[in-house]
Amino acid sequence: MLMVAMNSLLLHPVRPILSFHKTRDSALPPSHDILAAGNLDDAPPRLRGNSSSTTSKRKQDDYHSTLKALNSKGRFPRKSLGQHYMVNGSVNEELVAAANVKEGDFVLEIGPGTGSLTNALLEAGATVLAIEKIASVISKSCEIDNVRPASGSLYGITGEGTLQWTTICEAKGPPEGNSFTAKVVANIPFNISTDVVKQLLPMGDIFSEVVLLLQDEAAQRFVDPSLRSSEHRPINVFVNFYSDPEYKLKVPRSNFFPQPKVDAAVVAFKLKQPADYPHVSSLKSFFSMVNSAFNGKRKMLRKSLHHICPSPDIEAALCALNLPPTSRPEELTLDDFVKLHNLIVDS
Ligand SMILES: C[S@@+](CC[C@H](N)C(=O)[O-])C[C@H]1O[C@@H](n2cnc3c(N)ncnc32)[C@H](O)[C@@H]1O
Repeated sequence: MLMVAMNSLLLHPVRPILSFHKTRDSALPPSHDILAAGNLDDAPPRLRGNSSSTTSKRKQDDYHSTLKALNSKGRFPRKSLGQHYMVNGSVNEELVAAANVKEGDFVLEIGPGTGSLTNALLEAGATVLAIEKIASVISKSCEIDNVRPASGSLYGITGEGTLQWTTICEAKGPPEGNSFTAKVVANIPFNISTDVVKQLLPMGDIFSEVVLLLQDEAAQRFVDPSLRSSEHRPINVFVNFYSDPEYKLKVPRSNFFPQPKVDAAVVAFKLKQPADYPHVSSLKSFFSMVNSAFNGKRKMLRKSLHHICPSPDIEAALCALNLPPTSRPEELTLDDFVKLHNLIVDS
């Protein structure tokens, strides 16, 4: 049977934490058992075609099961919560494959919604801890067998608090030796992607991979910032400090219901273990220096960082790194920033 842990949190009672386990004696309802029930006014787009009739049927079923789940709740997707549901099962499979999810893995899913990605994760053999802001959208297609309390230490995945290690421990059970790593796979609302990235990437001691379906433009920005362009920002230094990001594939907007105004993309962030982070004496002072450097967008570093040390010392440090004394922040790589920090802050 599927095991589900549901928690009413102390401060945010509408935020359930669900932990799904697939066991041998019970399979998920096969998607073709779910009847079509699409009478929502806002008709979704046609799914992208595929030559295989089986795949095409499965895609239709993903579309129908999502509509059915929404209809059974009498709910329309809420734009403010980024509720654009995935109606193409192949994309869910791509997300699962990008994280290399296999039997026995423990996966955190943010925003399970109607549960189509949750089902794909379970089919791959994972145990899933699913955090959903709106309990009422969760699909009935996932059988609820057991209700288990969790601690009240999780206030929310974004904005409102911090995802606590203890919460994941409680859901996952005790560590097995040193291999206590989990993965994150999620189709998150586009408007919380930066918050989610900022919160999860420094958790390399917990998560080995974070695979997210993001707005395409944000995905490209996270993964491929061109030096010397206005796209190079502190978030790129942050992403590369904590992870090796990879842009996996573009997901056209037609694969969602309702259709968003923009395309999406799958990004896999392979998290670095803390021991592999670039060496800086203080994370706080490093990221504070990076933020200051970018604060004066067009300013040269010798000006924007002169509150840290005198301009001539910054010029000397840049020269020692074979960089022009007139360097601007968008011209420095992560490695340059680390070396600059260590020269001007630590010496
Ligand atoms: C883009 S939909 C994806 C739903 C489903 N995973 C899918 O692929 O069809 C995002 C989901 O995240 C939920 N959500 C929005 N804000 C959230 C938050 N701060 N924490 C957790 N879930 C959130 C929404 O209610 C919605 O179910």
